[in-house]
Amino acid sequence: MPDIDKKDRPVTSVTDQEALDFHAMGRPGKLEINPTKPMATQRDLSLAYSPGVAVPVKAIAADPQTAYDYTARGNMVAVISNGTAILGLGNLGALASKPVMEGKAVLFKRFADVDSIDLEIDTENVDEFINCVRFLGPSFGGINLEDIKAPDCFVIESRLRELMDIPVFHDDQHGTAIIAAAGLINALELTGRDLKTTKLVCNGAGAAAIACVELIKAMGFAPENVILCDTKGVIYQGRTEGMNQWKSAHAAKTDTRTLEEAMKGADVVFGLSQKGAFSAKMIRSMAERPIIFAMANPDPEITPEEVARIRDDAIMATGRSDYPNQVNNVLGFPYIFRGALDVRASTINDAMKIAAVNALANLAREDVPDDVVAAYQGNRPRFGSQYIIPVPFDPRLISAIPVAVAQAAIESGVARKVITDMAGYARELSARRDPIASTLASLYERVRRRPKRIVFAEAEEEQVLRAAMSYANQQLGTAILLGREDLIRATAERAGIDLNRPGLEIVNARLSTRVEAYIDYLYARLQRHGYLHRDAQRLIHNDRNHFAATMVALGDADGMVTGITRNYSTALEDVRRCIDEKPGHRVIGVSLALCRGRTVFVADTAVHDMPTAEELADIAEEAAGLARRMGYPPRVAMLAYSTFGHPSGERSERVREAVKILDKRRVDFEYDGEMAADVALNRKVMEQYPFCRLSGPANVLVMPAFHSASISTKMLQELGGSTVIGPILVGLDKPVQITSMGAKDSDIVNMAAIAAYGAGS
Ligand SMILES: NC(=O)C1=CN([C@@H]2O[C@H](COP(=O)(O)OP(=O)(O)OC[C@H]3O[C@@H](n4cnc5c(N)ncnc54)[C@H](OP(=O)(O)O)[C@@H]3O)[C@@H](O)[C@H]2O)C=CC1
Ligand SMILES: CC(=O)C(=O)O
Ligand SMILES: [Mg+2]
Repeated sequence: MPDIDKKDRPVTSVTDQEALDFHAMGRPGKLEINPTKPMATQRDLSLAYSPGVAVPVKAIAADPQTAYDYTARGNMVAVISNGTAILGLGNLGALASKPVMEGKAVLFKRFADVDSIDLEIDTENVDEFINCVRFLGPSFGGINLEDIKAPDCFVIESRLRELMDIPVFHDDQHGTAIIAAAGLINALELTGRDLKTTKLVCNGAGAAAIACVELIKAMGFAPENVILCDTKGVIYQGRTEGMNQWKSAHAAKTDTRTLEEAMKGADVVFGLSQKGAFSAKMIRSMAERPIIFAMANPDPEITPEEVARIRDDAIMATGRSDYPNQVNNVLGFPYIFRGALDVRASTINDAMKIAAVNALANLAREDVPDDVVAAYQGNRPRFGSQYIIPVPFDPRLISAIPVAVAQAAIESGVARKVITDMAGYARELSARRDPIASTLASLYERVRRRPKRIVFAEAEEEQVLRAAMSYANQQLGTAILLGREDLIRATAERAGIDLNRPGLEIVNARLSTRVEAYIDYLYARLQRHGYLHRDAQRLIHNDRNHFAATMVALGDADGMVTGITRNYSTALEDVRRCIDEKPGHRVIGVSLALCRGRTVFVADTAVHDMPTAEELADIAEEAAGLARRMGYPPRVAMLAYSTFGHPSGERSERVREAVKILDKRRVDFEYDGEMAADVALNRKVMEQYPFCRLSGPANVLVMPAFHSASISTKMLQELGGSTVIGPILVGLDKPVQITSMGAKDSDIVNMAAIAAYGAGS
């Protein structure tokens, strides 16, 4: 019997409180709207608003297609619901559906750079709902209907498809069907089955189930081999109870009446019904090498562990991200709309859906290239029973699926814009993705596989406690809370944090049995630097950073995170009294700036004030090393205010010298300089220097001095809308990370995970 190893078991990754805090943090909710044009001057106003705006108005009135050129319509999708079937939670109303709809909107942006807005319509009346949506066409390039109960969803979608000339797509129907069909094609291939003769039972006859059955029949499944069941059992020809026209269309000619009878000898079973609907007996009765997709959310019809106890020849998929083979519509809707929008499709037709199915199925059969391995937690999955479908963070999805969808739209005559250079289009699509989320996800996953003990040195602070709890909840390891126990408990109580859970450990420096060993260690290190024994005593007794760093130095913890109550350089000095740099390395700080789908590593943002040429070369090596470890092939630009000698100056001279040092060291990454930031980051500007050795825009920026590094990253954050992670400390002999003062709990968890990763995950 196969083992479901630890990684395959579900983890409870967040608590209810964390989920509420996440949604309430900063600006409530998950979305905001940003202008794409400057609104700074009188001229901007005259262009964007009156009188300039009248010109595109007239152009659109004369030719409606120009709305795609002059407005945001072409990249804008509305996520629309009335909240009558929110996930598996039932009819909780329009307002309660808003978090899910905002979530879908941000997934559109995150995965496919589609701008999206949620619209919750407060009616259960089908005609009212249709009337509300049908007039919104001018605002959007597409409509994604979500979480509307069956059978209303069928009526709503088909009427809106007739009434509107933009794609209207009910995600719970077709998104689910596309992903399930892709997984099924691969499972059939792996088990050597022909779809024309395969027997499939689908439990559930609602939105998702009906769409799945329709799609697989369109792909070639024989109608007589497909049996649909609902709460009343098999949907057979002649049944009258609990029927509707959509169920009737799939009523089977069969003598079976119960799910149990139907599943006997079945090759495939789809669960789109409810938790626990499949029994061990049913699974045991299926054909050899059965294909079981238990897709009910959040809990499947049967779990992979239960199936593994019953038989060892099944291919198993669920709708969840914490088991292998996740069949979930997030793999579809962002990319399907991306392709449809890019050719200004009037609809999403069957040809486009089948193209998406095949693109997704084919992707799982391809070798996973090096730059994609990060999305698979550093493993290179092989097409097989545990890998029939790519994961949502697979960066290849953004180019593979939209290209196939757009091509199918063109060929089936629903595209209003033709793309001729599909290879160029695929390259543009790849540039749209933001790789950092997959990088962080993979980093977290690696830590989860080898959990680490991380000291949270400022555990009396509320956001540190929240971060520690999240660290433990995400099964990243043990969070050691350093501080006075009574104060930690008081803070926890005030904040409503429950400390009585596994994965949290309180250490009170004053009561620790390790105090003497720590003092001896510190005294031995500092005695020739002007410190007396009692100074070491005082530092260990009274200072959390020294205590925590010594814990790490002596192996009582794997890593440490600090920084919210003390400024960066002071915290770093504290740590360096206890921990040396790694032999042959230099301690530097690297910040990750993430902006509009680009990730750049900026160094040194923490340690060297005015680096020498030699130090700049070291910084380049350390930063390139970090970029590579995080999955980015480094392209290092040695920055200055000048480019390749013009204008000249002392600082630029030093940067040029650093490049020569790197030449001598024969380092194994791309680098060049000195160059200005626009040359480094803008392909067109770089092309003016055809001799430049970088193969593309730089992703590692070595700053000429600390002040420029610090100023530029802070400006990126404040003015450029970038997310900045770090500075991440590299080059220390033990993993320590220092947050900025007042950092949020989510930043602290990231830094703790980065420390844990540095401890050898
Ligand atoms: N993995 C994924 O990406 C997705 C998964 N789903 C999951 O699919 C399920 C159904 O969703 P959806 O189609 O939108 O919901 P609907 O409400 O439209 O349909 C639910 C269907 O399931 C049937 N059903 C419920 N309980 C049972 C049972 N114990 N045995 C047999 N049939 C049952 C209902 O039967 P009756 O008609 O008799 O009431 C109905 O036909 C949910 O669990 C949902 O989480 C949905 C979308 C995406
Ligand atoms: C995944 C999804 O869309 C749902 O469960 O409704
Ligand atoms: Mg849904």
